[in-house]
Amino acid sequence: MVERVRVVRADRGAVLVLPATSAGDGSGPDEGGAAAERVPLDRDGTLPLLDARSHDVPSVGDWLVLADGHARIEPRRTALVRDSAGRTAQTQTLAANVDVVLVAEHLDPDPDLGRVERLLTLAWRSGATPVVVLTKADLVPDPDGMTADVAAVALGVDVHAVSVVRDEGLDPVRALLTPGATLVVVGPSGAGKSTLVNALAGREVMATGGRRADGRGRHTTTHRELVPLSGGAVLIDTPGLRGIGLVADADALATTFADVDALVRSCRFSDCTHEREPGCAVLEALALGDLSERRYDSWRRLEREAAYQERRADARLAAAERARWKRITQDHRRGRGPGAPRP
Ligand SMILES: Nc1nc2c(ncn2[C@@H]2O[C@H](COP(=O)(O)OP(=O)(O)OP(=O)(O)O)[C@@H](O)[C@H]2O)c(=O)[nH]1
Ligand SMILES: [Zn+2]
Repeated sequence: MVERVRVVRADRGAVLVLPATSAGDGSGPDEGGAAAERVPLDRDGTLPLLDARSHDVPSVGDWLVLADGHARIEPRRTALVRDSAGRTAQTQTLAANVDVVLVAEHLDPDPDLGRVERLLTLAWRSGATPVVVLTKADLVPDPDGMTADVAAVALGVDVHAVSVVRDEGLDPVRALLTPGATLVVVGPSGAGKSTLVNALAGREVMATGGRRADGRGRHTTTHRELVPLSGGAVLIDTPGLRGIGLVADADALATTFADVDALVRSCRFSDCTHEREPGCAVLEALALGDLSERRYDSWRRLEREAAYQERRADARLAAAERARWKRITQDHRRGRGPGAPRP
């Protein structure tokens, strides 16, 4: 028998899965109360039933196919990936098979434009469509002006200001919850992600933080969790992302910084470093005030980070390749490898 299930939560020791019909595949009416099933994981975090050669670790949003005592992770359509801090650790998949990444940022305290740019790059890289949601609009006198400021750095991205306490501005976000759609909410701790998820779900599904004087939350959410909604969409709430590592991707950077990318293309030298060259269109735009110092710095920082991450990924790849050859050579000596001498 073949069963298709979706990962609701992936803890260290187990994954919680839901059958397809209640996990937002849009294929059936939502029964709302379908119980999640717990599948324990092996010590290395892999599914015990999984094809032994596969070392994929299931992530929230993954589709698993369970058939004849085997579990297989379906290829991910999209994946929100972060660079894990450790030197040896690989990248970490935050959410799989996501259609829309809601980048949540608070209006009070002031939104951090650099963080929005960073999360947008992460979102573009995932393959999903980013949408910015500016929360706590009720706490500021001019939410529209602030929204315009954020929209100016979120090129080609819809930006919505919302107030959950006043139930204002949520309709365009609700419109994204189409049957079968998967949305993930990312943003800093205290941005109001869980509050937003509860408002969109129409019920208290995630615990939210108490108010603090500085407007920040207290890291209330501690795990990622997929929440099936009654309309057939699913929402994934994530804990506040702190110092989120960018995963290198020049395309995603060029999309987030489409304005800078257009300038780069018209620099006189194709290998322009945009630091001192004559005919550098980026420096010219800076001098004319067409490009702000802030955005220029933000772009440079993310570029450097992406380049560093890419080099590190290459080093990991090279190490993995060396390890593979070492194994093959050892197997060969033990007479197990292909082409090994007959005993
Ligand atoms: N005034 C106002 N407060 C809000 C709004 N949305 C959220 N808050 C408050 O902001 C605080 C943080 O909200 P949470 O939803 O817990 O934030 P979070 O982003 O999930 O935080 P973590 O779980 O730590 O990542 C809570 O006290 C909320 O009540 C809003 O629209 N207006
Ligand atoms: Zn240049």
